[in-house]
Amino acid sequence: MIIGICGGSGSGKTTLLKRLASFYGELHPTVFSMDNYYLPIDQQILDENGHVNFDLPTALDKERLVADLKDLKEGKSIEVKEYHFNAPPNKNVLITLDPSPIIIVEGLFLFQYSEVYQLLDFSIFMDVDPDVQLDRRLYRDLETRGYSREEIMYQWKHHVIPCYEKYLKPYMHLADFVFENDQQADLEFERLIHMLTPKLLCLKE
Ligand SMILES: Nc1ncnc2c1ncn2[C@@H]1O[C@H](COP(=O)(O)OP(=O)(O)OP(=O)(O)O)[C@@H](O)[C@H]1O
Ligand SMILES: O=C(CO)[C@H](O)[C@H](O)COP(=O)(O)O
Repeated sequence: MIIGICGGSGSGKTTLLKRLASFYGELHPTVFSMDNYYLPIDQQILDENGHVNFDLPTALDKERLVADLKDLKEGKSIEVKEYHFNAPPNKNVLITLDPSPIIIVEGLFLFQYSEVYQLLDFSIFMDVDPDVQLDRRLYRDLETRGYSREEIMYQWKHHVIPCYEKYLKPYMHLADFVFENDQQADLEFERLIHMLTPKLLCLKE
């Protein structure tokens, strides 16, 4: 069974993925991020001011992602290069992911890539106030990516928000579960578990 977690930058996709993986730890879920499929920087599209736009569906190797998901679903192991922002390609570690009854994947375009969406057995969309998302992104990029506030705001205004409006929001209605990731996150998690667990128990039988 493939569970896909989609949502804007800083909406809490990775946090939910880890929480689900831990909750269903007994089933040893296979977990991974769509970010591992970012194409090399020299293949990225530049905007009108010469800045790379990482928020376009063309920024990732969609075909490879589809092929890998199909392989996992068929019970085959896959090899992926773990993505670390700004790390030179040769520094990205190659990891082997083994199949399991539950595969959990998170990423921006899981719904927009129709071939990926069709492979999902259960789909989740993280919904959060954009101001909260921006706060989280500011914190992440100032602390761990070394961007200036101006650079972060430029990306937010010119790439992140327009691409969210075009490539994510229109697909939100496709979700089996919309996760309101605000102060009520614990209650939402309980609601989600309530819906998911019966489906997962079928896999154990
Ligand atoms: N319900 C929540 N309440 C408070 N903070 C949260 C909540 N969910 C996630 N966060 C925090 O928000 C930040 C972004 O979350 P997370 O990394 O899961 O998002 P993401 O959608 O995977 O985006 P990114 O890829 O930018 O990390 C993290 O610092 C995380 O701890
Ligand atoms: O920063 C990026 C890639 O590294 C992109 O701008 C994208 O918005 C990131 O999305 P997420 O925060 O969900 O990884």
